[in-house]
Amino acid sequence: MTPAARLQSAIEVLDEILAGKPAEQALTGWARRSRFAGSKDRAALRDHVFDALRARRSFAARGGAETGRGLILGLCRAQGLAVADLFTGIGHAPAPLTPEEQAGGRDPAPGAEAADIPDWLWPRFEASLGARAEAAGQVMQSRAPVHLRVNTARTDRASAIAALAGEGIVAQPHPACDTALEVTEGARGIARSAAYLDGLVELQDAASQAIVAALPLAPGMRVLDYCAGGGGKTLALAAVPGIEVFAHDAAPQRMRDLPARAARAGAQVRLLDTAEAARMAPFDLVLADAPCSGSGSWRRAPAGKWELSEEKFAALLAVQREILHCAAALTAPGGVLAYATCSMLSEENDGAVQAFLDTGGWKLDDCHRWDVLSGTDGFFLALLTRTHSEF
Ligand SMILES: C[S@@+](CC[C@H](N)C(=O)[O-])C[C@H]1O[C@@H](n2cnc3c(N)ncnc32)[C@H](O)[C@@H]1O
Repeated sequence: MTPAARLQSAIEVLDEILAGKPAEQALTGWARRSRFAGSKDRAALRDHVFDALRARRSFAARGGAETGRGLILGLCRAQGLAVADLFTGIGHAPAPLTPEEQAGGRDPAPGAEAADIPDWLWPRFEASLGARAEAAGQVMQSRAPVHLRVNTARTDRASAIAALAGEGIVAQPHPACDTALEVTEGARGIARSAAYLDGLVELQDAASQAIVAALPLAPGMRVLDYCAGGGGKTLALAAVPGIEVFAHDAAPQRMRDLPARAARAGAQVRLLDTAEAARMAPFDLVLADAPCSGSGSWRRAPAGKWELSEEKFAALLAVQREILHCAAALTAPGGVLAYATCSMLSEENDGAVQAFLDTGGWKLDDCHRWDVLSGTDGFFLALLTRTHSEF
């Protein structure tokens, strides 16, 4: 496919997404209908579509319309591409610009539009990030870096880098924590690489790894990952020597791949349902990696940014409170309750922790935060302990 034909396909896929189809479904549907397309075409199309979804507001401003065509025109203008050479109507290229399209489009307005944040959320985003808000929004207009976690139960960082290099994947240490690598070349080959298939490395954001590295773990501890989901943090926990790791999720089907992933990593993890978690309590450390807006990972999942509403946000705050109370009840006297989110929004972080502390009986020992300006996803971690010993 020509570069222009890929843009036209992106226009069509974006129109489906704007009409309500999930992005992955729209991309898979296109691939099925387009047997002529090669892997490079599919990858380029995916990049165009996700680039446009990350910067949907600012590209719509530049392109003059919030349609597939408007977004792709905005993308071309934002990236300084020669629009007249691409929108030719020749072959499968997008149709030439109309006079209105040529005259339309403008630079995005400073603030929410330039930062690609919904208007209702902008005051919260600014209140949370202060002077860094617009820059943080703009960082999230670009693709997230690819990070790997070195499975230290299987190898060390230098050996993992060498194994990846042997398969054409260039990676270097990331400063967020000792297990983290940033892939600088060959990222598309990771899932097929022996290093990945043999469990030497896992795909995981560096700050997500840093959360586990910041937990006060010691040999002999029984640790519960209360909101385990797909098990990214569970597996990082399971690589820590000498601790016993349990995984729980209110939606157990989310943990369905965890046993296979644990086997690949050579890790021991015991899955618990809610009744079993209560029976097996108390745990020395309970990690509550709560559902949240995902504002720290909108580069990876940009649809979440546009789907979030004030009502959904309020509902998330309520779930976070409930989870803190449930997880607290499973934490041993003298144990640690670790509350985490992949959000940079204060209400879900400091706000949720403060509301919990206000109920009494707990104190905040430590707090860590990572934002997208430091080269990772945005994350928050609070470490809490009881101020009294009854359980
Ligand atoms: C942020 S995700 C977890 C991500 C996971 N820890 C990781 O690192 O891959 C939050 C998870 O919390 C789960 N969840 C939602 N409500 C819950 C509840 N009341 N109790 C426990 N888990 C809950 C969701 O099903 C979801 O899998």
